[in-house]
Amino acid sequence: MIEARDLHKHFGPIKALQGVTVEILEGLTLILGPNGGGKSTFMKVSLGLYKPTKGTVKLLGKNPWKHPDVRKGIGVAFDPGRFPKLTTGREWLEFIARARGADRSDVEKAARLFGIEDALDRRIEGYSSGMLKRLSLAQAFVGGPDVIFLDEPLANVDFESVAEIVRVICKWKGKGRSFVIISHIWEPFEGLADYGVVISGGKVYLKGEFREIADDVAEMFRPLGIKNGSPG
Ligand SMILES: Nc1ncnc2c1ncn2[C@@H]1O[C@H](COP(=O)(O)OP(=O)(O)OP(=O)(O)O)[C@@H](O)[C@H]1O
Repeated sequence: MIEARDLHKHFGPIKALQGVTVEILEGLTLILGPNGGGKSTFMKVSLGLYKPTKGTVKLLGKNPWKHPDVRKGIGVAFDPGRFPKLTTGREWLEFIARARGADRSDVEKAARLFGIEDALDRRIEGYSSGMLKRLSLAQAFVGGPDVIFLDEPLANVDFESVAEIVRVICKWKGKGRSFVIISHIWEPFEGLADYGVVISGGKVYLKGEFREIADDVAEMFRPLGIKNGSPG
């Protein structure tokens, strides 16, 4: 789905990506790593939102910068989600659905997936932060894209919502959809992830089948020297 070769992205003096080479296959890939490591930049370059400073990336076999049409089959939720606040949830989701060549009726379906169907006709400025997260997720799923990118889908949601969101992802994965998920909260995805990529300091630090790298990932997120609840 994504083939990145020696990908670099600089923002002035900031080297957000410094030679990322990775192939992301169909299935569910978790992208992990520390704050500021380059995960979101990798996602945005892969989508063709940013032009790489150096190197190449192919999304579904095409350069996404030169062939933006490739994005039609792709859903995206950014973090934090940004929306025109005076529009209603319905207007926003219809706008996304039309851009994706989907039907207006898909808007209700996507809203129901994340429990915001009753808020669709309200202005986004009145949404709580939890509802904004649900709206951004509905935006990624509207029209049933084949590949769904989610940046921090579990950030700022309550405990019950975590289970609810993971259930929706699990169901859609079961229907053959592929996911690229950036998440600090990776444990709920442990049983679902096929592959993992750790990006740190703008480089790929670790990659592979998730079950093979799961122990290393757990180790990375454990505070230094602490094991089984006590200092090692
Ligand atoms: N548009 C931009 N302009 C300038 N600097 C940017 C831009 N986007 C990202 N950066 C910088 O690039 C580096 C990588 O950021 P990025 O958001 O990709 O990291 P991340 O791994 O997704 O981190 P986080 O988990 O905090 O979102 C950071 O130093 C960030 O401040």
